[in-house]
Amino acid sequence: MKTLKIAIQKSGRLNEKSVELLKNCGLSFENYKSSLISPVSNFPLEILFLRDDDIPEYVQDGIADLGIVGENVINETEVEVAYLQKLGFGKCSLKLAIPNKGGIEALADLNGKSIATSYPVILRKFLEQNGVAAEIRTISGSVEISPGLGLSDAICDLVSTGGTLKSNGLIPFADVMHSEAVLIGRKGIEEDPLTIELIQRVQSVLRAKETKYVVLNIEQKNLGAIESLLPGIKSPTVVPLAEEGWVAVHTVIPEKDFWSKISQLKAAGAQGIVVMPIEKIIL
Ligand SMILES: Nc1ncnc2c1ncn2[C@@H]1O[C@H](COP(=O)(O)OP(=O)(O)OP(=O)(O)O)[C@@H](O)[C@H]1O
Ligand SMILES: O=P(O)(O)OC[C@H]1O[C@H](OP(=O)(O)OP(=O)(O)O)[C@H](O)[C@@H]1O
Ligand SMILES: [Mg+2]
Repeated sequence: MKTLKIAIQKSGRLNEKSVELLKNCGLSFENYKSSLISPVSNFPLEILFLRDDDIPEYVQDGIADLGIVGENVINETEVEVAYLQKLGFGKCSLKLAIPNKGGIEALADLNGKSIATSYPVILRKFLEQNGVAAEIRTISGSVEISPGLGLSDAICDLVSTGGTLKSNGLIPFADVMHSEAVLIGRKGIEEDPLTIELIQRVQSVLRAKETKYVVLNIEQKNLGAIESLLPGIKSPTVVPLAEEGWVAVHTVIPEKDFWSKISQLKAAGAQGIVVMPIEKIIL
């Protein structure tokens, strides 16, 4: 039987979440720090552990069939791959940032200035689109210290909490792109039955993460009022309780409006609300 290969980051910000996602998909594999390739024992798949920069090209060239990598790295490497699924982790933004007292107020003020970055391809395109002629200084890391060392007037680097910018006396100035981890595949792999199966598993895990399973008790006479608050997957499951005139309602609630929904349910007469995490939702 054919075996697929999926490339994930060996160590770094995406490693743990990528491993967790694959394990939650029911895939069983060893994750030793020393292993660069790990077979999955219960699915025809091998996991390659790589530097994230190499993943897009490995996938484009078919050395790996699938990969998990940040959109920032895909754009920087300018590869032709299929975007299969956004994964909801590794969220960050590529931003231009300037020293606190730099005298730079608008993008046009960057004309003739130097910008340090590890993302020269994305930055070049951004500057061209905005008609800015600045010098790009490509460095491979610790970009935030370059203005302080007199190496550049500004920087372009990834930001999530903004803590690294702040501790280096920099302020975010403009958004170049937003990024998150995505599942990519070599062109054409989206038709492959094993890939389709894997994407379905990934989607069922992601769906479950976005929702909570809720069980509550309600007086039968108030059921109509709360049913309109509960979209559920189809309609909520309603089970009679031993106490006359009362029912238990089982449903799912999206994580994003969880607390407001719970308040509305309580206001509509819900009692004994029990909330549980969901492992998978298969449609
Ligand atoms: N501060 C951040 N918050 C959230 N996600 C981030 C952050 N920084 C980077 N990322 C995302 O995680 C990816 C991996 O980041 P990491 O810093 O581990 O890369 P790296 O040092 O290039 O790793 P490698 O050794 O694999 O080359 C980035 O390409 C980006 O998509
Ligand atoms: O906004 P913050 O939450 O402070 O995150 C931003 C930092 O995170 C990334 O580096 P990382 O810590 O992954 O180290 P690296 O440069 O070695 O990749 C990025 O290059 C920034 O330096
Ligand atoms: Mg890297």
